[in-house]
Amino acid sequence: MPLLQARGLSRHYGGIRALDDLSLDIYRGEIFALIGPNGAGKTTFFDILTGFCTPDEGGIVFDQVVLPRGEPHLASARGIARSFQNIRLFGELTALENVLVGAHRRLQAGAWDALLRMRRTREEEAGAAARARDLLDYVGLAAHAGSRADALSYGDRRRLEIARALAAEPLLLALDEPAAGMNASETVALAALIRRIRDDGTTVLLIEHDMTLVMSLCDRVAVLDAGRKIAEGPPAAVRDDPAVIEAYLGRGRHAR
Ligand SMILES: Nc1ncnc2c1ncn2[C@@H]1O[C@H](COP(=O)(O)OP(=O)(O)OP(=O)(O)O)[C@@H](O)[C@H]1O
Repeated sequence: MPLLQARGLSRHYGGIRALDDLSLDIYRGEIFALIGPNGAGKTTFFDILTGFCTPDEGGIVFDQVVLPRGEPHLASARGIARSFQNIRLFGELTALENVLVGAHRRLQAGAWDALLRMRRTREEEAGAAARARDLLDYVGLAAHAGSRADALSYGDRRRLEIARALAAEPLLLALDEPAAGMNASETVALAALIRRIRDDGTTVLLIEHDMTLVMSLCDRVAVLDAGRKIAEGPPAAVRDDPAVIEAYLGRGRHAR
């Protein structure tokens, strides 16, 4: 059974069909990419998946449970973590603190415990801080634990976003254009990190415009155009699909 089953998702904005009857499956342990020209509906799918947007029709079954619509905290509680196209970090907080914010969902001690500084809370806080340091190390930012997020390089901020998302220990990590703005060597390092995340047991979904990265990294790809899925399969097959070539090039649009 797939980890994620999207069925018949549609979303309109006025006369625009941002998503039009989209169905797709994502299996455990794969790196799945959603690609397509600008305005194809990729971010709308991410927003529906993570509860930031409600579909007009259709729904998503995730880990055998129907996802509640329009409830970001519930999507996160069910095991979906995301990064954003425009990086969303707390710039004035340190890298470590940003990861701790991401770990919030994992902290079990209640408000009273926190207020009374009971032992369990202190133990959880210490555990969370140790885990946050491990995650910074995992994404290659151990040396920057105490640096303010807004002082980090662009590539490092993108890696910090991934560490923060991983802190929630998701079943599915959804990355919205993780390589955007990265140089070639940062992109190579990112690909290695994403592969490692998958190999360590987290399923990865990404929206990506960098076709070299998609072709080298992903197990399966779905292509959207004007809200509809026009192709799905292994990267090489999708790349050679005439409908995909037409969507990217036929109307004067170009893959970045
Ligand atoms: N909040 C909104 N209000 C009005 N129209 C919207 C809104 N969000 C998305 N759209 C429209 O829906 C369509 C799909 O947008 P979406 O952002 O999902 O595409 P995308 O594939 O992620 O594009 P890009 O690659 O440029 O990020 C576009 O035509 C967009 O203008």
